[in-house]
Amino acid sequence: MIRVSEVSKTYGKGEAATRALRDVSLTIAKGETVAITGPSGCGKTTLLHLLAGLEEAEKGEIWAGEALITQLDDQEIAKIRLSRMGFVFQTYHLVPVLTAWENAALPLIASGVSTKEARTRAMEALKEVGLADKAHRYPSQLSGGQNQRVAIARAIIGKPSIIWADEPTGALDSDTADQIIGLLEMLNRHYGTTLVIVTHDPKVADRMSRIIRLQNGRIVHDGGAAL
Ligand SMILES: Nc1ncnc2c1ncn2[C@@H]1O[C@H](COP(=O)(O)OP(=O)(O)OP(=O)(O)O)[C@@H](O)[C@H]1O
Repeated sequence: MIRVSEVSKTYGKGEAATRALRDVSLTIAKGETVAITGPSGCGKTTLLHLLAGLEEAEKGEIWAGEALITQLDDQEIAKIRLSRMGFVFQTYHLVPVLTAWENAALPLIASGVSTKEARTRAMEALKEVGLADKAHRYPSQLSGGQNQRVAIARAIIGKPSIIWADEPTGALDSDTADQIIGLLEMLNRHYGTTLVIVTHDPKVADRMSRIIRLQNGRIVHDGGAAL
């Protein structure tokens, strides 16, 4: 469960200050599928980054399970991210000089797991996303949808309880986007993985069980149906 209480975030100071989030409060239960949506610049990515402990809140509290992440240091937050969270980004964020399985294995290597075990588990994760036969290819040898599958394999390799995805279909055509969302939905159904997806795409948002709409850094809608 993620709990957010009256969180605010301002970038810059004085005249140049941008209030990206204003007193945002919400709770995300285990196993929920949530879309964060709203116009450009409304604070979607900022909210995702704060929830995942990638950026510091200026004010308010964020709990990830029993951990009050707004009080933890970077190292403690990094541990929580590695053990409980997976990340998927619009532009994949794969390492170009590593193969698909090596990219998928990175979070385990970072957690100190042996290369042998990391490789076995990376192969399993690639199988799960339908890419077992491409394990030895480099990102430049894969399509956008295939690279996003590698990124999802990397996200699920630590068996996270939550996946944060920032515009995961933003660089994909609509059929491929459909398949990638289908894959994330499958992970939610099979493993109960919570999904939190930032998206501009109403078709993606409508597939989530809950839609949170932001405007000017505030929540203006939180419920089951799109506005
Ligand atoms: N590092 C930063 N420094 C200064 N301002 C920032 C920074 N990051 C975001 N902002 C500002 O904070 C506001 C919210 O940005 P954010 O990226 O969260 O919006 P968004 O809803 O994700 O936008 P988009 O849909 O265009 O990606 C915007 O006005 C943005 O310009």
